[in-house]
Amino acid sequence: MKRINLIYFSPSGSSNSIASEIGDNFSGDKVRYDLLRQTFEEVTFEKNELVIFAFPVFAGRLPAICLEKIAKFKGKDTPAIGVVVYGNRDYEDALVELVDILKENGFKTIGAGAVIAEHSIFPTMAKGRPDEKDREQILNFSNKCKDMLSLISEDMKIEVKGNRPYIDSKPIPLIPKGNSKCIKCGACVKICPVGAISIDDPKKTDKKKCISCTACIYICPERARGFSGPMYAAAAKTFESKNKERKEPEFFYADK
Ligand SMILES: Cc1cc2nc3c(=O)[nH]c(=O)nc-3n(C[C@H](O)[C@H](O)[C@H](O)COP(=O)(O)O)c2cc1C
Repeated sequence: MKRINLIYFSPSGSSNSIASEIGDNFSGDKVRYDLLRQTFEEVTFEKNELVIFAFPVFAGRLPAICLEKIAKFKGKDTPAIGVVVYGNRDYEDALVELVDILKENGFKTIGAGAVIAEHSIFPTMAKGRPDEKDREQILNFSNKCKDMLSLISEDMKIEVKGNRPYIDSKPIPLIPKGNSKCIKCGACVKICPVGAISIDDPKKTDKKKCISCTACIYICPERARGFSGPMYAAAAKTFESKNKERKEPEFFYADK
C-alpha cells in the first residue's frame, strides 16, 4: 500500500487510538486526518491507498457534526476499513450509516467493526476498555482486513448490523461546564468543535451550541471541566445499572 490514511473524530481519544492500532498493522506511510483539530478541503484517495475511518457512536448514530466532514473524503474504489467505537450501551445504526457513506463516497469497505471503549460521558462504563482481550480481537480484525486487500473485486459487498432508515439522532441533555479550578488557559475554547465556550468565561457552556462531545473535558489540563448535578448523577446510575453486561466487539467482512 502506498499510504495508510487514518481519518477520525475522537473527542476522548479512543477512536483515534483504535484507528492507530489497526493502522500500525499495515506497512506504508501513515497520514492522519484529525477531524476534531483540523479542517480539510476535499481529498481524493487512490486505489493503491488504504483509508481507516474511526468514529464514536453518539446516541446510536455517527455524530451529526461528522457527516459534513466525512463527505470531504472521496475514494476511487479505494479500500477502506470503517470502525465505530461505543461505550458498552449499543451502537444501533452507526456502523451501517458509516458503511453507507463510504460506499456513496467511492470507497470499497473490506472490513467494518464496532468496538467498545470507556464511555466518555459515564466513564465507569466500560472502564479500562479496550482491554487485552479487545486488543487481540482488533489485531485479528486488522490481520483479516490485510488478507482481504488482495481479494478486492468489482462487485464485493459488505453487510453490517444496523437498520435503514436509521434511528433518529437525539441530542444529549447533559452539558459539561467548568469549575473553580479553571485557569482560563483557553484549551477548551480552542478544541470545542462548535464554538460553545467563550474565552471570557470558559466555565460557562452555550447550551444551544454544545453537542456534549466531551472534547473540552479531556483536553483540560486542570481537570476543571465535567458533567455534574442531580440530572447527571441520576442518568449515570440508570445507564450503569442497565448496561452492566459486557458487550464484545463485532466485526464484519466484505464477501469476495
Ligand atoms: C454525546 C455522546 C453520545 C454517546 N452515545 C453513546 C451511545 O449511543 N451508545 C454507547 O454505547 N456509547 C455512547 N457514547 C460513548 C462513546 O461512544 C464512547 O465513549 C466512545 O469511546 C467515544 O469515542 P472517542 O473516545 O473517540 O471520543 C456517547 C458519548 C457521547 C459523548
